[in-house]
Amino acid sequence: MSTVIEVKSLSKTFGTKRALDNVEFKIEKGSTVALVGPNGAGKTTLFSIVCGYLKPSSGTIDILGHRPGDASLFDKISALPQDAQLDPKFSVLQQLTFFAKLQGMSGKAALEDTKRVLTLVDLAHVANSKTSELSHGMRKRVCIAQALLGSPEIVLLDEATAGLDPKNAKAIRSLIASLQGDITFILSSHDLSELERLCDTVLYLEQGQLSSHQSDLHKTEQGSFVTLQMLNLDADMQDKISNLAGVRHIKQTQSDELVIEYTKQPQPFDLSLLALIHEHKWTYKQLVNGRTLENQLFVD
Ligand SMILES: Nc1ncnc2c1ncn2[C@@H]1O[C@H](COP(=O)(O)OP(=O)(O)OP(=O)(O)O)[C@@H](O)[C@H]1O
Repeated sequence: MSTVIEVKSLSKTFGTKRALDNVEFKIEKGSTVALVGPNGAGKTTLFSIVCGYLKPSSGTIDILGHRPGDASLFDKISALPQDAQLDPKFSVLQQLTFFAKLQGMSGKAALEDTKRVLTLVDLAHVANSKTSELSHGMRKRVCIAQALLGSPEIVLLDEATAGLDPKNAKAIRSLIASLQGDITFILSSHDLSELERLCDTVLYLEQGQLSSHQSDLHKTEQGSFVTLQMLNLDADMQDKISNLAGVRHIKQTQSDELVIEYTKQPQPFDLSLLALIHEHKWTYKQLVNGRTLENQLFVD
C-alpha cells in the first residue's frame, strides 16, 4: 500500500485560538478514513488545509508528492465543503458541466462526465431541474456528484450526510461503499456511529489534537468482541456471562450494554451467549459481533 497523504507537525492558529495542534498522520491509498470529533475540534480547519483553501501556521502536508493547492493536484483531489452551495438559477446539468469544464474538459467530455456522476448518485432524472426545485438531500447528492467529476483519487466529504433523513443518508453511505477502494475517501462527521461501518481508519480530533489514530479497525477487532444490549441488565447476568467458556473480559459500557471480549472457541461464541440467554429466559435487545467505533475509541 502506498501513502497518499502524509501530515507532519501540523498546527493552525487563528489569533490566540489553536485550532490544530501538532497533528500527524498518514493515509494509505484506497482507505476510507473517518475524521471524527466534537464541534469545534478542528475537522473543517484540517479539511480546508488539506484542500489548500487555508495555509497552515506550521508543519507540512504531502499529498501524492505535492503541497496542498498545487496545480498538479487539480484533478486528483476534490472536496465537498460543509457549506457547499449550488446556484438556484441554473439546472443541475448546467452547473455540473460548468464545473467539469473548469477542470479542463471539453464541452462534450464535460457533458458525458456530468451524466456519469449524476447516474452514480442516482439523479440522472433531475438533470434538467433547477437546484432550487430539489430537496435538501438531492442537493447534497448533486454536490457529491460534483466532487466525483473527473475521477479524482482522493475525495474529502465534510459532513456529507448532515441534516439528511435516514433514507438519503443511507443512499450516500451506499454510494461511498460502492466506490471504496478505487477512491481514497476522507469523511468527516461528529457522529461516530454513522461512519463506523464504512471506514477502516479513524482520525479522532479533540481540541485540535489527534487523540487516536487506528487503522484496519474491522480487520483487527472484529470477531473477538461481542456487544450485547440487555433488558434489565444486572450483576447476576454479568456473572453468568463471565463464566461462559472463552470470556476474557467484560465491560459495562452503558446501563444496558456489555462489551464482551473472548478468545476463539470450538463453538461460535455468539451461539453460546444466545443459548445462555435462552436458558435463563433473559431478553436481549441487540447482539452485535465486534465493538462499536465509540467503544473502540473510548473504552479500554
Ligand atoms: N476563521 C477562523 N477564525 C477564528 N477561529 C476559527 C476560524 N475557523 C475556525 N476557528 C476556530 O477553530 C476551532 C476549530 O474549528 P473547526 O471549524 O475546524 O471545527 P470543526 O471540528 O469543523 O467543528 P464543527 O463540527 O462544529 O464543524 C474552533 O474553535 C473555531 O472557533
